[in-house]
Amino acid sequence: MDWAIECRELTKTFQDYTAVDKVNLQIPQGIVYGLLGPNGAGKTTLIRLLMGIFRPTSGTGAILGRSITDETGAVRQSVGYVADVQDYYPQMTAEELLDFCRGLYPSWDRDKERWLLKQFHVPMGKWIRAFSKGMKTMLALTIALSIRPQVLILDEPTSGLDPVIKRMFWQLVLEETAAEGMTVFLSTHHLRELERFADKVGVLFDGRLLQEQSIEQLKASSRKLQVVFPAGFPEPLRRLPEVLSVEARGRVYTIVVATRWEQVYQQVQAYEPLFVETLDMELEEIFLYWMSKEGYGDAWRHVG
Ligand SMILES: Nc1ncnc2c1ncn2[C@@H]1O[C@H](COP(=O)(O)OP(=O)(O)OP(=O)(O)O)[C@@H](O)[C@H]1O
Repeated sequence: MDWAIECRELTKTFQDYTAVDKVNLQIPQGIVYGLLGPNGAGKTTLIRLLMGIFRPTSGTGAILGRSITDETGAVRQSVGYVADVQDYYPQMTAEELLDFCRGLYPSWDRDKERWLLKQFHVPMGKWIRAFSKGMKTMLALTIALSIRPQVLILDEPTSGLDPVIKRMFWQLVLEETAAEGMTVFLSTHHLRELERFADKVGVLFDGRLLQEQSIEQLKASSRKLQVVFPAGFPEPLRRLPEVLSVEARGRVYTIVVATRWEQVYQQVQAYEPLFVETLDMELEEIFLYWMSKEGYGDAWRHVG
């Protein structure tokens, strides 16, 4: 079976700036994969490479076994795409745009289109330039799903959607994933959403894929340990590769462990602590710690 999305050493350089740096990805079919990363990390650039909008400087990529550089037409026929900015023909109405799209895609499903339009209340006769951001996203999603895609690529799809539509959006996407075996690849800053809906996450930082883990794995392997040691903090613990950070509040040390927390726990026990407690971490917290480890802001200090 082909990977839904596969990249090997995929790289994009703008003049002397490398926005996507030797990214390797192998995403199986039928999962929801969330791409995280701070502003400017290269998420949109990676998505544009996959969609054949940008040409890679080096490396290769394929969607369902089709090359993103040599078979761009075939890729676009089978991939639903919702871009970060919907710059559709502003002088068209939704009706005119959909009419145009029906002719472009042989796999277009008219019943699905009608059903989606009804769900989203897309105003058919209105100029697209008069659409709100959320309306444009809904129209884009209608188009993306009406082609009955095997892979759906979404660039920050839910920013600008109200909570009701956001919930409807996810319900729809997850139903399609379950019923049609569709694969979803999305970039987002909404970590709570990913935590609920994604199977796997990848973290892009400075164009590089830093981390890749299933949500389940991530939650099972990361913990915060709150410890009181009989003497001061044992410095060797701070240097363990699993330890993301150590904070002190009085005699209580909080050790943030990104992976294999049990191993750190065992090492902590060796110092015969007076007290030790383990706390679960949310994806948002884990992400902020990862970023702080990379020297990106000190946002994690503000986590409540
Ligand atoms: N066409 C371009 N020409 C030059 N530089 C570009 C171009 N497109 C993107 N970049 C640069 O590549 C880097 C990655 O940008 P990109 O839009 O991919 O980030 P992102 O992770 O999607 O960010 P955000 O979360 O803010 O949307 C940025 O430094 C950006 O300025």
